[in-house]
Amino acid sequence: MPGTTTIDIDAASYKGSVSVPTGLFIDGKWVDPVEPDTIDVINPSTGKKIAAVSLGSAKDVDIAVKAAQKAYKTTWGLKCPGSQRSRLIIRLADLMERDIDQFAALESLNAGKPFNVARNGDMAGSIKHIRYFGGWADKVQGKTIESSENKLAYTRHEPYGVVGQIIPWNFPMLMLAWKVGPALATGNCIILKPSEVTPLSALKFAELVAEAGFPPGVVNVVNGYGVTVGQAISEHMHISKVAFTGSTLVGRKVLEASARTNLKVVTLELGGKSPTVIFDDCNLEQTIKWATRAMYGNMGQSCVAGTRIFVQEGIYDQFMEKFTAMVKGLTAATGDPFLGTTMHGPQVSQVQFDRIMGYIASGKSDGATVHIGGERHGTEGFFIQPTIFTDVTPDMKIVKEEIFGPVAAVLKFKTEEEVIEAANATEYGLSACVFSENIGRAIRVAHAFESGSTFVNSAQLIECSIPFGGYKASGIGREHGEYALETYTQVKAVHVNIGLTI
Ligand SMILES: NC(=O)C1=CN([C@@H]2O[C@H](COP(=O)(O)OP(=O)(O)OC[C@H]3O[C@@H](n4cnc5c(N)ncnc54)[C@H](O)[C@@H]3O)[C@@H](O)[C@H]2O)C=CC1
Ligand code: BAL
Repeated sequence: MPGTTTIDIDAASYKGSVSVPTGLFIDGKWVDPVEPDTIDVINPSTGKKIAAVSLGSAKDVDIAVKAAQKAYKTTWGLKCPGSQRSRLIIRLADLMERDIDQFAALESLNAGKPFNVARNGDMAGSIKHIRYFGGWADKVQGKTIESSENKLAYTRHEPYGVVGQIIPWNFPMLMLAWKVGPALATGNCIILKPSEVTPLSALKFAELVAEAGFPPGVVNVVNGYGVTVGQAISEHMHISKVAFTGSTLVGRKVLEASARTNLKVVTLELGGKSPTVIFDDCNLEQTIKWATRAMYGNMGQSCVAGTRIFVQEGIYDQFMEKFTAMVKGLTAATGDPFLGTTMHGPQVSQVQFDRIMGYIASGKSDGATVHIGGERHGTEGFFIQPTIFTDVTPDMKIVKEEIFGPVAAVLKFKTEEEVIEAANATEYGLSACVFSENIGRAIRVAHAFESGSTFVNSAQLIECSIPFGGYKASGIGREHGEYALETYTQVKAVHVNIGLTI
């Protein structure tokens, strides 16, 4: 029998214990993996172990799929009215709200997020998302279609059945909510794999799924590595859809696995190298704040991070002076995520720390100038100084590749035409921001960006009702809003003969 681990936290922002189940959540029960194995969960602020939790394998995925299939046919899917699904989903959101501080504490401890950001950003957003999709559950409907007097034709938007969801470590609960909300609203059963780096909040969430009263098998959480559990989900013959958020490299593997097996529908939310374009006529005070948030939010571990900052020549010096001052402020507020004054925490893992420091080294050796930062912060944990590179050229790795850390590249430009071309000169197309008080120009540039989301005089204002997803190598499909419902349903056309004879 798997147990629970109790984590005691005595910190400035949170004092208390949080208990987290450590097993796999399958068919409404906590179980041990078929092949017993565990992984140590690490606190990125210290590099020390927080807890050990179960690691599943393909065999556990198989058992979970069978439980999900049974639930789909008997208690969920088309057997459960939308109004009942809605009631359960909204109850789940209420329970998350009740436990918001515990969840925020887990996100701070395991993912290194400043506690206030975890609570008022990640968790508030996750709860809102689940509640929003609870509201959709009884409003998913098809259409009647005019054909002829002899025929009644209509569509039904039916769930896929069993769906897989593979989520990353940068926003453990938010990415879970983005996927679980629409899947449940549309009547699908779920096999969810959290990131093996940050599984704690997903395990806590599973506890609330049971408490809310969801039938067994509707939500299953199988923690494990990508190459075992993730791959088993991607290849499974009885999983009809997979939603994935993570690297473009692994996104391709998920798509390939679908092509090799049952042609399951795949939606992908992948990497980015987003431009922030700042014109001479911007509101500089506001622009600096948005650009800083877009770049360094979540320690740069965000797929929409505005990592390529294009500044028009007339305002460049002024921008650099004020931007540098903001980044110095962030550096001074780097440290323990549980301190109320902390704005910048550690990177999530040793692997990510090493990857980012490798990019910083490549920027230096390619001849870019470290304007500020560029080093480790402190002596323990995985902290990196907020960093600005100048004197960069488009061919440098730090300008071309997703770094997923607090490393900005600032580039100077002259004309609108030139900057549009440079902003779009990337394989990615997730997000883009433009700052100008000339609204005609701002909208023209926003339309010219090859990007799934564009922001005018703002950044990263992602909302549960507004579609989110990528152009080009940043992904396939859309999450959020009514668009997300489409990716969790398949359309059946029903033709009813009301008078045609042959
Ligand atoms: N779009 C986004 O929000 C994210 C992008 N990334 C990007 O990916 C880079 C690498 O980070 P990683 O943690 O290595 O990302 P990753 O793509 O390996 O991990 C994301 C998820 O995919 C799973 N996974 C790994 N290999 C898999 C496979 N073969 N089949 C199925 N699932 C698999 C992981 O276990 C995790 O749950 C980051 O530096 C960043 O550039 C990472 C996390 C989130
Ligand atoms: N992956 C979606 C949210 C983000 O990384 O910013």
